[in-house]
Amino acid sequence: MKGAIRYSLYLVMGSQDCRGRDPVRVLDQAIDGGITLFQFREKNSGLTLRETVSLGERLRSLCRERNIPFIVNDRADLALLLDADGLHVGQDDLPVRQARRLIGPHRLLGVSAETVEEAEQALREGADYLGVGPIYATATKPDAGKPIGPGAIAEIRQRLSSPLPIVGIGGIDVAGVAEVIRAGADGVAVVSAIAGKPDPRKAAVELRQAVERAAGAAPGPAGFDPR
Ligand SMILES: Cc1ncc(COP(=O)(O)OP(=O)(O)O)c(N)n1
Ligand SMILES: Cc1nc(C(=O)O)sc1CCOP(=O)(O)O
Ligand SMILES: [Mg+2]
Repeated sequence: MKGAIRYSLYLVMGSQDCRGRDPVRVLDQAIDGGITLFQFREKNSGLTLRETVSLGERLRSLCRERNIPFIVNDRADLALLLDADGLHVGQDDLPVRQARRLIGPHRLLGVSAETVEEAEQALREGADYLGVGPIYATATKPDAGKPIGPGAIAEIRQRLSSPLPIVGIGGIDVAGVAEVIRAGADGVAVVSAIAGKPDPRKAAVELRQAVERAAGAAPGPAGFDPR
């Protein structure tokens, strides 16, 4: 599984991000639009843990049907229960080594990093990819720090002692994609730029095109096949 991961367009989402719509429907549309990876991030939504498990099961089974890797945010117990493809932890979550011990060697482990030092430690302790942010200002995560800009990606990319996939996150929309990819990211992770839009499929198509174009691989909108 790990080798097959495509980081181009990573949707991070929970029910709190979907403007009252069914998250399963929003995810289905986003998959139609070309997302390549999904993270279930249920935060301050008011769902009970039981409801979270139940929503997670529905999202997980859609990802399985559509062949999209399914990552769980923060909780190793939920990741294991849902037989997720991976777990994402931040600097205040389960320590990376312990998270790795819990999920085993085969599931993907994503780690948030803002600095080269955090990235280097994540690498040492078993991370498979880095989420670097907040790149731009974001209203989605009130406890995110000040924007660190695409330059932080370039610095981590250049100084990390061995290469790891990097996704930029935080305030990224179509207009911000090119800078993030050109700074050296393998992809962009977004919440509101897809889940908050009236047409999540169209939003995903436009983001995916922007990523491919910036990476120099776009066949152009007319011939673009998001899957
Ligand atoms: C891909 C990706 N990158 C970063 C984060 C942020 O994780 P964290 O700092 O633990 O914050 P929360 O998401 O838990 O609020 C992420 N979730 N995904
Ligand atoms: C979940 C998350 N993590 C961040 C980080 O900086 O680590 S910023 C963020 C929220 C991203 O939402 P949006 O795409 O709507 O700005
Ligand atoms: Mg976290």
